[in-house]
Amino acid sequence: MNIALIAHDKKKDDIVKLATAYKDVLAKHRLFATGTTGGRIIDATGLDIHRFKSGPLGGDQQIGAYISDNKIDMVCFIRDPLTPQAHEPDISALLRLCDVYEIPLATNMSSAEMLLRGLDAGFLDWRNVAKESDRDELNF
Ligand SMILES: O=C(CO)COP(=O)(O)O
Repeated sequence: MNIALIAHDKKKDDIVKLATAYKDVLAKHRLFATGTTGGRIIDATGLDIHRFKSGPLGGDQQIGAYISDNKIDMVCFIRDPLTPQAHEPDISALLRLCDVYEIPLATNMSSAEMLLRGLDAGFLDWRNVAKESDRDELNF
């Protein structure tokens, strides 16, 4: 599965803790992240992560584009609900695309933990079917 990891600045320590605790689960998948979040997780865990631009510089939009291309299977976006973000429209667009494409989305630590456990238990395997039928339709 392709997993996107994102966290706002005040939640970076949290996502590093999450990635450290679930390193063995995450290591079985292809990982993507916004720039600063990805750097922090790589430094702490050594996981292999494709880093997009930083969120405020377009990283959320890049992940949104991947979602619309059916290239992301799950998003853990640990949001800071108490700090205004300059790029709020980009954040809303990303969350909206998760709903448009039925992509599992966690926006806080406890739901992220549940999604990661579900991922490891195979609850997301239906995404392979979704991707296969998409491939058939597009004649890949
Ligand atoms: O701003 C973000 C998400 O909206 C995260 O971006 P960074 O990981 O680059 O800090």
